[in-house]
Amino acid sequence: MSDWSPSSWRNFPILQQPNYPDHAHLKQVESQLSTYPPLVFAAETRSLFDQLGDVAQGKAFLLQGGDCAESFTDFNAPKIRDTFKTLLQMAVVLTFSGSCPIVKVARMAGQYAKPRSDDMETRDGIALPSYRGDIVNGFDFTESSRVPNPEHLLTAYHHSSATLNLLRAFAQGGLADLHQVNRWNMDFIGNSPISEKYHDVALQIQQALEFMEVIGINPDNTPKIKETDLYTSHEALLLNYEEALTRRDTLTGLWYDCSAHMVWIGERTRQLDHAHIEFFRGINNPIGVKVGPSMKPDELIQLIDALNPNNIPGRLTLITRMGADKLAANLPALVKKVKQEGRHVVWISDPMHGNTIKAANGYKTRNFDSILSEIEQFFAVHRSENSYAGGIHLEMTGLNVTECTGGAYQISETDLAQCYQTQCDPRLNQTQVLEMAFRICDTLKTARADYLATS
Ligand SMILES: O=C[C@H](O)[C@H](O)COP(=O)(O)O
Ligand SMILES: C=C(OP(=O)(O)O)C(=O)O
Ligand SMILES: [Mn+2]
Repeated sequence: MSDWSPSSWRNFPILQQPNYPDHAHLKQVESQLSTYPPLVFAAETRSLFDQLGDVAQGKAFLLQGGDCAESFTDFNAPKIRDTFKTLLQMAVVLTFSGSCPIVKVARMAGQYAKPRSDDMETRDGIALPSYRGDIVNGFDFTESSRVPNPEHLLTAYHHSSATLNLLRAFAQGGLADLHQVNRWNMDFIGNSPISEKYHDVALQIQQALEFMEVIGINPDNTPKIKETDLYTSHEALLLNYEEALTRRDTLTGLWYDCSAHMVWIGERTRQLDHAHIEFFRGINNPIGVKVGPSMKPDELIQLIDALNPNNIPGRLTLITRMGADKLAANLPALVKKVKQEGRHVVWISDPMHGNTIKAANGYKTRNFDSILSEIEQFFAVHRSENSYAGGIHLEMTGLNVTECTGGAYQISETDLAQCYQTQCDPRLNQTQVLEMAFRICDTLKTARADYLATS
């Protein structure tokens, strides 16, 4: 790779980085981090790459989800467990409706850095640096908390490591047993106002599991039933952190960013001649890029060629985040162009970031129906372009927060105050996100059947 090194991004313009007052301190932390063990192993990253290759070819579906911003204070086992369980519950429903493997990638164990619309936040006439995620500064609105502090990079590393450790234990240690996961879904439907139709889906899954048991397929002879693969991902925004965790794999000699299995570039930092593209082009992880409504077809091809010059399926995931009201005007031309030019990408929908609004009472929120509408339009566009709708990317939690409006419990703007906990963007709560999985069953089933029939 020409002139690339883990630090070559430093020669390019870069946006959305903190202004650290103490540079010597930052340097010392960076060199300390660069001696720490990697968080993930390159071979695991290659397995995810292969599975995303299957998604690119219409053989699997990607489910990516988790907090907008993980937090150091809200850091405990029940929270990690409940989000893990919710992702698995969704995956079972989607596996059944899509009749295909679901590749599960958590926005967890490293999702700590946030790009912001404004550098400063003003309250009651006092202006302080915006909160940029716990890896940078504190959420409290005080001068000392908002100063970017390099020590947070080390704390983020340790929190990521502990989160990943628990996720691995849950994935391999019995909590992922399919029978159990579907039992949670049956309980969920039993206790919720969502329709009978979803009860039928969960019942059919239960019957399929019972059938497998009768013919002798059980967790003892088929470990796949009680284990799962769950990968981690985050927006690799702070390149000094990512550089410090970028290592040369001893088996292949290739460079991997070992802070997570998959990393992505945000909508605000994907400029072709800027630092993030430079850094990402040299790492060998599967990577993502957010694609918003301002993207033009030619620019998208240039971006794809910069990041995936060898056109390898699974290397690049395009995460579209248009907004329900802008998708129809912007997505079709992009999908058409990528198809025409023969580029292999995974297309997934982030239906959250284009649908953020401010409620009348000041809360940043998103409405369940707008989110669902963006997902449905995403599927419809891919179907009409004979392209594969490969997955969804959600900001969600296993907790029952009140941050997004709507859903079966009809959360209103007034209800948002009851349990609004996010430190950045509003997340679908456990009930809303499971309902979303059930609501897209038919869409996914039809989309996959159509795609397989025509490709
Ligand atoms: O998660 C994404 C961004 O960090 C977030 O949407 C920016 O929000 P802001 O407009 O409140 O800065
Ligand atoms: C910052 C985010 O999104 P985007 O880059 O799409 O705005 C995010 O995923 O939290
Ligand atoms: Mn967000």
